[in-house]
Amino acid sequence: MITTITLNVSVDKAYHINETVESGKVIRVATCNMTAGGKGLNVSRVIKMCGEDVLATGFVGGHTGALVEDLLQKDEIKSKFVHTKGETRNCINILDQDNVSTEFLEPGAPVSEEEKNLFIKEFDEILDKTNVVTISGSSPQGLDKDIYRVLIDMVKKKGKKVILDTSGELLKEGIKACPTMIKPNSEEMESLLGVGINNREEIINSAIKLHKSGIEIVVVSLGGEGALLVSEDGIYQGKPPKIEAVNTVGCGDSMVAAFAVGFERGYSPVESLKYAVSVSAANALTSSTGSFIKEDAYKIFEDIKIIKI
Ligand SMILES: Nc1ncnc2c1ncn2[C@@H]1O[C@H](COP(=O)(O)OP(=O)(O)OP(=O)(O)O)[C@@H](O)[C@H]1O
Ligand SMILES: O=P(O)(O)OC[C@@]1(O)O[C@H](CO)[C@@H](O)[C@@H]1O
Repeated sequence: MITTITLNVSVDKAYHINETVESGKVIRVATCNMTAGGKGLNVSRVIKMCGEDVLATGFVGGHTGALVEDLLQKDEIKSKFVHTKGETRNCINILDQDNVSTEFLEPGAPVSEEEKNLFIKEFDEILDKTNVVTISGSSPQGLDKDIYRVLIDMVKKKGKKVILDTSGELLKEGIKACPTMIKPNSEEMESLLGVGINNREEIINSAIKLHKSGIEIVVVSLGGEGALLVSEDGIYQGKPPKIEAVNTVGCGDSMVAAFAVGFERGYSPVESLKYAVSVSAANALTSSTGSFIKEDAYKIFEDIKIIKI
């Protein structure tokens, strides 16, 4: 089983509008898609769509939290959340007439010390039934910046695999525990290493540096250019064919989901790269966040170029 951790759950609303976003204007929404969000719940949905068993964990609270549990149940995704006194947040993604995305991300309601300790206790028990863990996104107020380091240490002590996909201080602290895999984009890697990254060579060198620091697999996501993978098997780029992207929100999460599925199925890093590029590119073809159509992924898979560097 794959377990996903989403400490900062949200109800995501994708607003489709037939104009451009301008401040000071009243904008009527044409259609609205509502999904269980926070990066880790997008990961959970995509893992389920790939056909693997998944358990979603983290914190939920109040009416919005209950709605998230409901949305997951409708998608037949198992969950075991710690219930908080604070209300779960909302995140809004406005997609304009040209599919340009503008996101508003609310902060998460505070998590108390008691709620955190309960999560750690329950997670320790869940780990015994889990092969792969994904940790994604921001953290709510009330948790220390080393929370992911603590969780990764727990996973690694039990000999399981763990993917960390976050940014800023959480990523800086988290990599001290050497997760099995990280998936920064180029900006996240710049902030992590404190260097400017301006070209392909600098992306490759930065990824190699992170791999050498003890992270088994470093995947750098490159948007429409696919992703770069550094592991002990070598350095590879997975390049998707050119597609007409509709909504790229959740592409990074889809990539993490597909790598978790690859770990669960025992794929090699390069096999996982090809699979993950096809699933994440297929996500860009659907308007719903963290979702893909299998036929799209199959078609894209056939046209992916794997380039050895
Ligand atoms: N326009 C696109 N065309 C084809 N594939 C895409 C496109 N955008 C994203 N992808 C696929 O999705 C993956 C992740 O996208 P991206 O690089 O935007 O991730 P990210 O910046 O980490 O995203 P996020 O903010 O969702 O975490 C890419 O590596 C690629 O495989
Ligand atoms: O606050 P987090 O969890 O870091 O990010 C939340 C979020 O922006 O990430 C997802 C896209 O990756 C969206 O579905 C969601 O709204």
